Amino acid sequence: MEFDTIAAISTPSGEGAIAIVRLSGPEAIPIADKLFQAPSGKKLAEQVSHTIHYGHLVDPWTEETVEEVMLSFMKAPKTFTREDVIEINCHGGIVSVNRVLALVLRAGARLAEPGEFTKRAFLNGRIDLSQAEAVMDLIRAKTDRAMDVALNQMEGRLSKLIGTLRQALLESIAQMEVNIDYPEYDDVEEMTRPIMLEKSMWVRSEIDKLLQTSSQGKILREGLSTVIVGRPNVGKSSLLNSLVQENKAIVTEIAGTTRDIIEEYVNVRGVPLRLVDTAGIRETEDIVERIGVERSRKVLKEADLILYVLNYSEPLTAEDERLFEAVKDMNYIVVINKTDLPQKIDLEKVQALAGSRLLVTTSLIEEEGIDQLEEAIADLFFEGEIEAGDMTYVSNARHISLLHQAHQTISDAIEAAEMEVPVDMIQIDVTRTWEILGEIIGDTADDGLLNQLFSQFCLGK
Ligand SMILES: Nc1nc2c(c(=O)[nH]1)N(C=O)[C@@H](CNc1ccc(C(=O)N[C@@H](CCC(=O)O)C(=O)O)cc1)CN2
Ligand SMILES: Nc1nc2c(ncn2[C@@H]2O[C@H](COP(=O)(O)OP(=O)(O)OP(=O)(O)O)[C@@H](O)[C@H]2O)c(=O)[nH]1
Ligand SMILES: [Mg+2]
Repeated sequence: MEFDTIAAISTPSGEGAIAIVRLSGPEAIPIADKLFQAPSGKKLAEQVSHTIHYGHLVDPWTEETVEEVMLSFMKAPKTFTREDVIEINCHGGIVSVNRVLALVLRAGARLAEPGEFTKRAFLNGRIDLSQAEAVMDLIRAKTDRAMDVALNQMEGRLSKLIGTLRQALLESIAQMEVNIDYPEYDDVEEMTRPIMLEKSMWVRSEIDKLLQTSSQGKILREGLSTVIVGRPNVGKSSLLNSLVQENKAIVTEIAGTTRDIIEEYVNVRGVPLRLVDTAGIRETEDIVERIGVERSRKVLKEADLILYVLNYSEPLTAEDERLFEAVKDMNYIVVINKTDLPQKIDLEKVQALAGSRLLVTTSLIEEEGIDQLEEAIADLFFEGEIEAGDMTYVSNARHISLLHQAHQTISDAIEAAEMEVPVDMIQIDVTRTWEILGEIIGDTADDGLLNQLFSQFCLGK
């Protein structure tokens, strides 16, 4: 496929040592040759591919020197996009890099859309859709483990597995085709059902395995949704601040300080937490606070993990006990805060209410107990856990949803085969499964989907 030539700044905006303007497409080399002057006077077109060159960018219209650069010269097809690629390494100032971009645009390149370089790598067949999505996940990864999951997917392990499943489905579709073409041979029909059933069951069990990794995978990618709850004034906002090591949430001695949900992203010993501070839960006449309390109850239901904060220096209240009831089927850790004050809470009673759940005591004012809490969170998360690097995790919501759909259609096929439904009917479900799995790797993706997915990328990627 032949495209136009695109250009973009591929490094973050702001001051830095070096910034890169990247070009890709059939005119990348002629455009660079229009602007670039090496001390030797040699044109890039005469150079060996995959070499880097020192020189100056000169505005061909004014003959003024624009920048001193290093220029990487990479001829297709062994490049990121499989097209000719030029990377101009300029000085990392905002003005410098924008000047260079303006110059290459004037010389004939078009400004790339977000994700367009990666989109070309996909359209030119270097990577499939799930690998392209992994490129974005890699950039957005906030923990080592999240990065390992993305890298694994980028290397194409998920793609390879999906390919194998689709191959098995294709073989069973072919077998059914023979059956449909030669209905007069009964023995063909006899062979077809067991082959089709065996392959479909295998595909379904592999989809099951992948889906089992999805909740962990999704957490690694999006963070464990962790909600801090408790009565007003127990120290919920203080806990958020301690965990993020910054004063993000307002802390005061006034009960009912937090009125709205506050969200922060933290990395606790390799576990990504999407930490949510809530308004203290209590019956209240204050209308604003009441809305806050309602919201707290709502986010509570969607939490992967709850940090339930109690006050060490006050007796348990009916409100506290009600909250124990509200979280009883959820994953939670009890944090008993303010241990620097005299004890009023009945710890045995708390333990009885919490059952087998972990209790951690803290004094957030004196910065005590945070380590133990972090350890408890990490233990809970890594319990019975597997190394992210060695496994194929499904972490992307789009993939998870498609796998659920594929699971449904292949189950329909299996059920139909067991019920002696005519083979051509079963074939419809098997074919549909093959198509759905194809959407994961972008084999059967339409333009709208592609545009939507790639537009979520960073500019210059
Ligand atoms: N300067 C720079 N650094 C970068 C990138 C880049 O585009 N430019 N990358 C951008 O993300 C990443 C590296 N990713 C890349 C992936 C594939 C190919 C590539 O040329 N693949 C060819 C040839 C491989 C080979 O030589 O064997 C291919 O797969 O056909 C290049 C970069 C990270 N660092
Ligand atoms: N003595 C003592 N005071 C603490 C401790 N942790 C927090 N506090 C104080 O308790 C008060 C309430 O803390 P917050 O973090 O605002 O409590 P909250 O649970 O977010 O309160 P609401 O947002 O009103 O529900 C503040 O004055 C804190 O400084 C602690 O470990 N010991
Ligand atoms: Mg608060």
